[in-house]
Amino acid sequence: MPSEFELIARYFTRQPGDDGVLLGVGDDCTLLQPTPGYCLAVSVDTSVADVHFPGTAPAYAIGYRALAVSLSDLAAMGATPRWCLMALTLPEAEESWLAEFARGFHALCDTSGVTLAGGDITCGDLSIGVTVHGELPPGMALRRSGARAGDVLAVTGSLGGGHGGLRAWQQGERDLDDPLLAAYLLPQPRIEAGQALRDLATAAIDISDGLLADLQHLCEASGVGAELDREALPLTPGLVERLGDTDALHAALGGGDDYELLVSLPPKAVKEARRRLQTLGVPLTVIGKLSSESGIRGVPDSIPSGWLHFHGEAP
Ligand SMILES: Nc1ncnc2c1ncn2[C@@H]1O[C@H](COP(=O)(O)OP(=O)(O)OP(=O)(O)O)[C@@H](O)[C@H]1O
Ligand SMILES: Cc1ncc(C[n+]2csc(CCOP(=O)(O)O)c2C)c(N)n1
Ligand SMILES: [Mg+2]
Repeated sequence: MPSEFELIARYFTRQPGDDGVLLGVGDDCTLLQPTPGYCLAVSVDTSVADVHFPGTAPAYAIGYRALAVSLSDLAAMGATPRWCLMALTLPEAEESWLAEFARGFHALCDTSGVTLAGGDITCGDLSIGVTVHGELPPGMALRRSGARAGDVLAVTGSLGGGHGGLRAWQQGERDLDDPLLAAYLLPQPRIEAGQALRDLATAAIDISDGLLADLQHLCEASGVGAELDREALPLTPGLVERLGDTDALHAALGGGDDYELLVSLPPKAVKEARRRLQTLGVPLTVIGKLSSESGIRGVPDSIPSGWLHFHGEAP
């Protein structure tokens, strides 16, 4: 049985690069060199087996997803990802599982320009905490609090696929080529989209808890209300066929697990925002508008608003 130090050396240590890591894996702390004059954006997310992902999911997807959900928070602020730390708790040191887990994690590190600069390994029930560090020019962060009455609401990508994929998994689907299962287990954090919208959007949030729940956070932070256009919601292709009309709408509004960005934009900025995201291959759909009247209108009251830990709420 390999020791934790052997595991770190084998799976979580990579060649030093020109990445601002002054001291990486191997000492009590990691030393990082941020770009002079830039602001650091830092966030942590924990992924727990059978809470956030099925414990028996492919190890590649578990590694990939654990980083993706943290990067989604950097995307929501418009930050450029630089570094991450991983706190890994494992029931056993099974090498074939770890090799696949590390392959998934490093694959997303490579495509998102992130260096794994340190972490922690312990033995226990499977969970992965990933801290990410990104950079922003001062004053450029996209916050939840900047939305104004009169702004339009827009969302990247499509809605409901994450929850549709969870349901598909529960019904026995195991093929990661299934678009719904991929949306759930291999979500694509909207990093470039967040950066592209930095000087256009007035506010942004990622909608991991569900569109309604996270819209509520944005509205409360900005002191506005929202009118949603239910017909405009971009449901993930195949969702209605899998879940039926009612559950598909519930999945899109309250299912969660969609790592898309919800943004507010002045109406005159929509065209340019669409153009920029189109060059990235990311659709941007206007789904409503903001007003000074508090509350969220345009959707049935009966819809569960989103995931709550300690309640386990889902449609
Ligand atoms: N244990 C904690 N100690 C201090 N601050 C916390 C703690 N847990 C959460 N927060 C803060 O509360 C706010 C909301 O946290 P939450 O984890 O819901 O973030 P989120 O971005 O809304 O969700 P997600 O990470 O799923 O995107 C964040 O600013 C976070 O930093
Ligand atoms: C196996 C399994 N069961 C249920 C869910 C649904 N779920 C769990 S946590 C969460 C919100 C985001 O979490 P957090 O707020 O901690 O970032 C959602 C929608 C899932 N993903 N996997
Ligand atoms: Mg978030």
